[in-house]
Amino acid sequence: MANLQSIMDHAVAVARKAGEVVREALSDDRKVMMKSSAVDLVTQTDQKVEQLIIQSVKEKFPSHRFIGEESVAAGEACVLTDDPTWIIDPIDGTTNFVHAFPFVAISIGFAMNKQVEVGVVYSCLEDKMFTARRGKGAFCNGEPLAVSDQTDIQQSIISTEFGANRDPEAVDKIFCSLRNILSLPVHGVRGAGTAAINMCLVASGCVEGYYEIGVHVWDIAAGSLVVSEAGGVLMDVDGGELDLMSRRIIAANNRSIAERLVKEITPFRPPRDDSPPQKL
Ligand SMILES: O=P(O)(O)OC(CO)CO
Ligand SMILES: [Mg+2]
Ligand SMILES: [Mg+2]
Repeated sequence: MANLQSIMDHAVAVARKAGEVVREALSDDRKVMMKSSAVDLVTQTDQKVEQLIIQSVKEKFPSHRFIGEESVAAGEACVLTDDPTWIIDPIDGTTNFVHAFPFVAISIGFAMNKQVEVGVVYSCLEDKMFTARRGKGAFCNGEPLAVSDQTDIQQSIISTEFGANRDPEAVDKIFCSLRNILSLPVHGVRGAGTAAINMCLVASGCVEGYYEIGVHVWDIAAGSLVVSEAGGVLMDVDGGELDLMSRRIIAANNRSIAERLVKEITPFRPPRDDSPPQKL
C-alpha cells in the first residue's frame, strides 16, 4: 500500500525543483520545436523537466508507472492501469513559457485504481503550490481552498482555451460554444493559457467554471483533484461522468453552473488519449 503522504511530499518537493528549472530557463534562449502542428510547441526545458521528475520519482518509488506528456510524445504508451501511476505535465502552458506570459505550471497527479489520489499543481512564476489529497481538502501554499458559491451563470466568470486544434470544423464548434456562453451573458470569459491553472482558479473561487475540449490526461489529472477537493464538480462536456482519457472536461464550482455549461457547449470528440496509434 503506497503511503500517500510520502507521495504528496515527494510530488511537492520535485515540483518545486522543477519550478526552479523553469524559472531559470526563462532568462535563457528558448529553442522552440513543434510536435503535432505548428502551434503545438515543446522546448528542451519541457523534456528536461519531465526527465528530472521521472528520475527523482523512480529513485524513491521504483515500482511506480508513469504517463508523461513528453514521454508519450516520444512514443511511450498512454495507458492508465490500476497500478500506482504518476501523471506528469512538466510544463503546462508551454506557449506561455515560450512567450514569458506569466502563467506556467508543473502538474503532477498520482493515481491508483484509475482514481487520482494526489494532485500537485505548481504555478511556478507566481510561486503558488496547489495541493490536494482525495478526501483531505485542497490547499494553496498551505491555505485551504474553497470554490465560489455563485449559482447564477450570469454572475460568473467562465474560463476556457482555444487549444491547438485549427481544424475548421473544430474551430467552428469552439466559437459556437463561446458565442452561446458570452451571450448569456456571463460577466466574462478568461483563459490563463494552462488547463491546470484554469482549474486552480476554479478551486480558488475566482472563476466559476472551466471547460475545454482537446486537453490531455496530464493537463487535468492533478487539477481535477484540486477542484473536487475544493468543493467543485467535474463532468464531461455532455453532462456524463468525467473520463480523464476523453480529452473533454467541465470543472465548475457547483452542479448548477456545470449543467448550465453543458447546455451551451457544442461538443465534439478528439481522439482519446488511450486510443491506439493511427496506422499510416
Ligand atoms: O502547454 P501544454 O502542456 O501543451 O498544455 C496546454 C494544453 O494541452 C495548455 O494546458
Ligand atoms: Mg499541458
Ligand atoms: Mg506540457
